[in-house]
Amino acid sequence: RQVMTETESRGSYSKYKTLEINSLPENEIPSKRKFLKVTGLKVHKSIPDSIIIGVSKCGTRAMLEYLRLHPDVAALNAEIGYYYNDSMWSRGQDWYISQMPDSEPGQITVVKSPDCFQHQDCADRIYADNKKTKLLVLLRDPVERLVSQYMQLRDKHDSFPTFEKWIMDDSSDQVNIRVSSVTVSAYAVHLVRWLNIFPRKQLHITKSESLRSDPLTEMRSVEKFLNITPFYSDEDFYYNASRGFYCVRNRLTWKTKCLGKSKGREHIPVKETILNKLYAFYRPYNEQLNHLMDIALDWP
Ligand SMILES: Nc1ncnc2c1ncn2[C@@H]1O[C@H](COP(=O)(O)OS(=O)(=O)O)[C@@H](OP(=O)(O)O)[C@H]1O
Repeated sequence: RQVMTETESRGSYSKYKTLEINSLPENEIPSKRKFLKVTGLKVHKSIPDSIIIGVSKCGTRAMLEYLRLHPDVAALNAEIGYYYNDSMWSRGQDWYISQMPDSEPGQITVVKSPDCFQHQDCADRIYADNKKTKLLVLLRDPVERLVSQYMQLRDKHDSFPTFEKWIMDDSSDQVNIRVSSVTVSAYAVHLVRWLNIFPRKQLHITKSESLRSDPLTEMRSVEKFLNITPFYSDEDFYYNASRGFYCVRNRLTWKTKCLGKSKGREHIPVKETILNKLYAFYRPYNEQLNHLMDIALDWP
């Protein structure tokens, strides 16, 4: 298998000559670290150039995995709540930078911190650290997102209430806005805060549904926004029918990877009356979102 040539992939591996991976024993497939050693490129750590700020349960892990394929990206796998967790924030910027992955000259540093989206302090703090930060935002049908969050919470906590009990206010029979997960899906409320601090051109919106159905188109749009080398091709993604998602294939090692079982949980069926109430609740926020971001979102 000839998997990579200089012209196919500019960026971090650009000094690589064509590799005949089949001719190498498995343990000789070059890791990035070995590659750096060989080429003598200097690595460094830096404050993120781009942050996936949310929204949780909207495909943020999938986007990070897709970004990790890109040779111009150094992506942090772990999620660090530095910008919204006060005790982490108090450790200071040097500590945060020390947590970042090594990046080579020409690479950008990308992290994912999906709970930032709804936290008051995040936008201010990110701006204070790096006012040029490019913000990646994924948005999903608000009700689907809420159900996804419910499935996760129910998995984590014993005797979690039923969905209906969780999101409905018993006394008023209205959607319970005291449940924070309910308000997270009112995206416009939070985006207004981000737009008070960051210029619109520093925010890139991806519809989760589109990332799921057509990762190539969406990731090409993301690489353009990040101003990195055009890289993605249909070789990088393949549809895994049993998972029901696109998984990734590394062009250098030819290894494939799908996300773990905690992504793509089966959703519980929700009663139509409850669904109608939820969609009615989110509709004004969705309309506000369309105006605010000048994008067409076709949720019910
Ligand atoms: N390629 C691929 N593989 C697996 N899952 C995918 C993919 N693309 C999008 N998704 C959707 O991502 C949803 C989880 O979102 P997040 O990764 O943002 O969740 S988290 O906030 O980090 O917990 C997860 O939501 P649920 O299906 O509700 O579990 C998936 O629908």
